[in-house]
Amino acid sequence: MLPGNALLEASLRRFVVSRSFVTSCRQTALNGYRKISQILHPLQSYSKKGHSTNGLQATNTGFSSLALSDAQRRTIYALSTPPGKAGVAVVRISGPDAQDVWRRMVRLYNTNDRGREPRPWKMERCKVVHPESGETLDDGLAVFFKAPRSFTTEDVIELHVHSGRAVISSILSALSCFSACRPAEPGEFTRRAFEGGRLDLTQVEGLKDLIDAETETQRRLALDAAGGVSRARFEDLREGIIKSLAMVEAIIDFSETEDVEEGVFEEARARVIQLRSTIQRYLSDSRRGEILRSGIRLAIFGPPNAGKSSLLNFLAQREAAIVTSVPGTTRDILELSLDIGGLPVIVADTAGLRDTEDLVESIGVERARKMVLGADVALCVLSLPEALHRKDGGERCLKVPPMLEPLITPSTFFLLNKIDLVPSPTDVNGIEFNRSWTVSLSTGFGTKNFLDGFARALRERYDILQDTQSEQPVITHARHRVHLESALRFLEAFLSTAPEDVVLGAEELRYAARAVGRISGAIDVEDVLDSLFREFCIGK
Ligand SMILES: Nc1nc2c(ncn2[C@@H]2O[C@H](COP(=O)(O)OP(=O)(O)OP(=O)(O)O)[C@@H](O)[C@H]2O)c(=O)[nH]1
Ligand SMILES: [K+]
Ligand SMILES: [Mg+2]
Repeated sequence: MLPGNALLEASLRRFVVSRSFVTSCRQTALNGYRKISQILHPLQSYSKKGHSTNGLQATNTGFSSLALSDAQRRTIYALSTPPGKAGVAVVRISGPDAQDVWRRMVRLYNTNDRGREPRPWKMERCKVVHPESGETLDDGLAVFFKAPRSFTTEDVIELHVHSGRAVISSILSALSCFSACRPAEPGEFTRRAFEGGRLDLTQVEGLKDLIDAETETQRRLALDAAGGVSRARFEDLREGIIKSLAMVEAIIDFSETEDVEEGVFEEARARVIQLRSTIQRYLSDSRRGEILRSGIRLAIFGPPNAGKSSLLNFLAQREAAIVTSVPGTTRDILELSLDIGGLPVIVADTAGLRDTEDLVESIGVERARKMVLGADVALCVLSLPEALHRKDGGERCLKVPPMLEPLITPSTFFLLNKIDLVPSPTDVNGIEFNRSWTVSLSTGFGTKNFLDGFARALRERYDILQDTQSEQPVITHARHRVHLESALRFLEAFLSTAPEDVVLGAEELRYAARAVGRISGAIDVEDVLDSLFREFCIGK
């Protein structure tokens, strides 16, 4: 906010505080309010000037919100596949001069076809030639995507050539001969797709997550986001808020001169109450979307020598951690990103928990404790037969060392290791419960059962994509949560304003719509409002 904003806001509040004053000077107040709110929201007036065609506008999301001038909007080109030796490389060219590149660099195989315009969305066999010398650079395929039905919404050409260092560099240097073309900046094709309204920010994020996806669940979550599932959810929300805003604006603008239907304010309130509960539902997702995207953080903990590092190695299927018979072998935290049953899990092996005089080990113990407290999932490894305890009645139960007790919660999982050391397997009968498994990591006994059961338990907790009961998480990035929380605050503020303070109430809704809009990059409330307003039924 500008330094003077607090002052302006205070004077705005004083301006509208008296109902009678507002009534007598409604029009003046409204004009004043409109002027003030324009000063308060430089973004709003800015975004009206933005060049984008569908109201989408970049904000604080990594994209610069400055629109490119036409002079800057040149044709761009880049290698779109990883550099290096491979069968195929794709060079992408996007912008107003893409067709000129085709004319001068693509020579179709069929001589009858020479000189004709490219057929859009059709792969064509061709030679790629130098635009000046006419020398053949490679033999390949070319495809022309006609604007706006292309990734960037501009004319796009893809040259599919052989992926070799010399081939690629000869093509890129040939492209540099076009004065209208320049190399693309990182992410610029996607940026143009966003600016052209082809993708919103959640789709851009989804696309990036899809490229980064390492597990099945991540792939599906990202594919949905890239395909516009999140976009639609957030857009619905934003439109709902803007509809309520339109109602409140109608009260401000027309109640003096025309009949505004009875109960319009009440209806707006009712809608906002619904929207509030939708946002609350989205927010109470136990952060599943974010956790799935970044990986479930699993902490393996337990007393020394229980077999924690042996477990990490078993999960990783390699000797990642040092395993010895010396208690206190692991000191620092060792983390690995693994795929457990299709879920992304960041597994942390930690130091065995015990009181120790050793300075280094005690630091490790402290780190272990913090890791367990901060993890999404905690798995406690105990070794048999020590972990067994006979109750007075002779019944067997689990014994957890006192030092571990503060870290155990109702959702802690248990792995009872070293069953091979239990003389009679019947000794462990009855000590397993639904969050514990009995194994021997040395002999492999029970490990498959454990892995299946543990993966199932994780899926039950996190993989809502398989679970038709619960809703798929809408929030996959921390910034979604931040903007939704802020929208929720503005909706609350609207609900607590009195019906007389419609001007302030409208302002809260405007803020709320803008907060949700920041998620997708669509912050221009006014455009949508104008079109809604035209349809809005005023009077009887
Ligand atoms: N008999 C038997 N020994 C095991 C089993 N699993 C692990 N061990 C042994 O137990 C010892 C300790 O294993 P680690 O994996 O280093 O245990 P840890 O919990 O990581 O120990 P710290 O890092 O020292 O806390 C090693 O000698 C392992 O070979 C098992 O199922 N049965
Ligand atoms: K050990
Ligand atoms: Mg260890």
